Amino acid sequence: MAESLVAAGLSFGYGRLRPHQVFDGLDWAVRPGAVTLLLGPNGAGKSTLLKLLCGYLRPQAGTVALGGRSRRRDLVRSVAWMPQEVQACWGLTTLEQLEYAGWLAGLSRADARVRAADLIDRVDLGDKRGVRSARLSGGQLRRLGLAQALVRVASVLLLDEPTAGLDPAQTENVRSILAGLELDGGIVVSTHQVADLDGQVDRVAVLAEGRLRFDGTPAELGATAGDRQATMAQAFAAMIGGGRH
Ligand SMILES: Nc1ncnc2c1ncn2[C@@H]1O[C@H](COP(=O)(O)OP(=O)(O)OP(=O)(O)O)[C@@H](O)[C@H]1O
Repeated sequence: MAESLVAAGLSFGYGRLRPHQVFDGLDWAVRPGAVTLLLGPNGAGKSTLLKLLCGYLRPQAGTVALGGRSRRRDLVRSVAWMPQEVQACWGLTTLEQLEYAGWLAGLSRADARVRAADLIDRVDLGDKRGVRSARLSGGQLRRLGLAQALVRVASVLLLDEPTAGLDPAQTENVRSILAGLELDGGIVVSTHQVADLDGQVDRVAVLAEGRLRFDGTPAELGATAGDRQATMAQAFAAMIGGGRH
C-alpha cells in the first residue's frame, strides 16, 4: 500500500522577535496516488506548507511523516519539491544544472546524466541545454524547476505554481507532463491558475489564514457553492470571497 505524507499538529511562524504565526496545529494528509490542487488567497500559507512537507522548513511543533517516518532526511529523500522561486545556479548551463540537481538528490552521475537528457526535452528546453541557466527567461526557468523536481525518483511531488508565467503552449505541455506522472504518495500542486488544471485534479484543498477550509473532490467543492457544475475557480472564489483572491 502507498505511503501517506501526513502533517499532524503542525505549527510554524516566521521571525523571532515578532513571530508571525502561519500555522497553529494544522492537520492534513496528502492523498496517495491522487493529484491534489492546493488553493488559497495570497499569504494563506500554501508555499510555507509545501516547504514544511518536503523538509525544507522545520515545524516548531507537530510532525510531518511519510509512512510514519518523520526524520527530515527521509522527507528530503522521498518528497520532491519545485519551489515558487526557481534559482539559476551561477556558471552552470541548463543541462548541467539539471544534472547537478539529480546528483544532489542522490542519483549517480551517470543516472543523473541520462535522466537530465530525457527531461530537458520533456520540458522543451532542449535548445537551451548549452545556455547558462542564469540567462533563461522567467518561464524557461520555471520549466527547468519542474524538470529539477522530476529528475529524481520520489514518492511525493510538490509543485509550487508550476504554470505561473508560462505561455499557453508551455502550459499545455506542463498539463501533459502532469497527466503522464504517477507517484505512489501523490502530487500536490499549489496554484492561482486554477483553470490550467481543469479536468486533471482528483482532490482540492483550500487554505485560508493558515487553516484548512476544505479538503475534498472538485465536485464536492462545487457543491459548497450550491452548484456541482461550478468550476473550481468559481467555487473557490465563492468560498473565500472573490474580492480577496
Ligand atoms: N521568509 C519569510 N519571512 C517572513 N514571513 C514570511 C516569509 N515567507 C512567507 N511569509 C509570510 O507567511 C505567510 C504565508 O506566506 P506563504 O508564502 O506561505 O503564502 P502563500 O499562500 O504561498 O501566498 P501566495 O499565494 O502569495 O504565494 C504570509 O503572511 C507571508 O507574509
